This record gives sequence, structure tokens and C-alpha cells, in this order.
Amino acid sequence: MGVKQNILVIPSVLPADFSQLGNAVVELEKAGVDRIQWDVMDGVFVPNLTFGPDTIASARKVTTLGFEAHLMIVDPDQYIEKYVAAGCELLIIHAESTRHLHRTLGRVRQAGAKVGVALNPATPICAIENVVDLLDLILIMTVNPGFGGQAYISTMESKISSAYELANSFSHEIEIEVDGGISSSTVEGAVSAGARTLVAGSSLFKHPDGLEAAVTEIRNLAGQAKRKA
Ligand SMILES: O=C(CO)[C@@H](O)[C@H](O)COP(=O)(O)O
Repeated sequence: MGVKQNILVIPSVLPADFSQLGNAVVELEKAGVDRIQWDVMDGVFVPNLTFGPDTIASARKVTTLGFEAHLMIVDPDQYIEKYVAAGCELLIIHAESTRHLHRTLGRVRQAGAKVGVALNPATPICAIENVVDLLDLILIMTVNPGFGGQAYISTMESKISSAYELANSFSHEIEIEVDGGISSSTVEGAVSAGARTLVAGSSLFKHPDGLEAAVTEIRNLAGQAKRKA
């Protein structure tokens, strides 16, 4: 099987009004997104602090959409069960955040969730070549994590392509996800390089025509780029 070929549009809730997160999730579901990404930040792994499992759990009741937790935290092992219990079906672990990545990934699977690995811009694809058999998703960060609204790092496209080729050498299905600066002007490059799961925050929430138009635009542009690739 290799790379999952469906185009998925996944909103980051980072730009949302944090006093209205439940309403934001309801509006995102209406807008036609495929899953919700929760950007979990601890102020140590990244220089920003967001929310934890209790916040995510409080939003679980307002939607049937899948939740993915992008864990930008140190020592993720101690929180795996908490994010699964909060209703996250997919946990994304940063390769840089744990000394024993293979063991951490196995613990996520043992907890009953799907698991992905995120690579910061400076981390080479070889960092994960010995754990791909455990993965449901590879996230290539196209910004340095911590904040929304940053500029897309186009030099990551070669790493996206490497991730695509690596995933295609395995028989199980793996998503190639990108996150950071994904918009109507950058989605073609990311998809042409091999991305199929697109995380976007600012470009969705700040779109002048609203969330549904933004999601449709990104999905259509990604579909066009995929056909051309
Ligand atoms: O994950 C991060 C930063 O850590 C962000 O990339 C957000 O997830 C999306 O931000 P935009 O660039 O789409 O506003």
C-alpha cells in the first residue's frame, strides 16, 4: 500500500479563539475538514504553551471527527495514555522529543492509538528509517514548531519527497503530512513533493471567504497538484 493517496485537510486549532474552541471545532466540521489537529505545546520543547488533555477531552463531545494530538512536548511517554483517554485516535511524536523513539512509538500503539512521527526542519529523514514499520503517519514540519502564521520553508520539499519514497517501500498504509505555512500559494509545492495530508491553521481561519471556502480551495488545489505529479 505505501503512501495513503487521499488528500486530507486537517485544521490546526492554534489560530482559533481559545475561549470558543468547542464552537471552532463545530464550525470546522461544518466546513468539511477530515480530522482536527490539536497543537499541544509545553513551553519547553517549543517556546509556546497551549493546552493539554482536559481541553481536548472537553471538545470530544461536540464532534465525531477524529482528533490528532501533535505533541510538541518533552518526555511524551508520560502523557500517552492521557491523550488517548482524551479522545485522540492519533498521536504525533516528535523524533527530537524522546531518547528512545522506537519504544515511545510502541507504547502509543499499545495504548490503542495510531502513531506518527514529526520531524523538525533540521532533522533528516534518516532519523526515522528504522521505525517506519511502526508508523501510520510521517509529519514533515515546514516551519519550526511553536507558532502559527510562519513562512513555509520550501527547502523541506526534498525531505517530503524522501519521506514519500521511504513510506512507499513499506506494504502498510502511511500518511505523508505537512504542517506549517500551508496555504493556496504553497499547497501545490507540498503535494507535488509527495504530501497528501495537509495541516493548515492561519490560511483557513484568516481566509476572507470563511472556513468552508478555505477548506475547499486547499482541497481543490491539492487535487490538481496530485494529478499533475
Ligand atoms: O504546528 C504549528 C507550529 O508548531 C503550526 O504549523 C500550526 O499547526 C499551523 O500553523 P499555520 O502555519 O498553518 O498558521
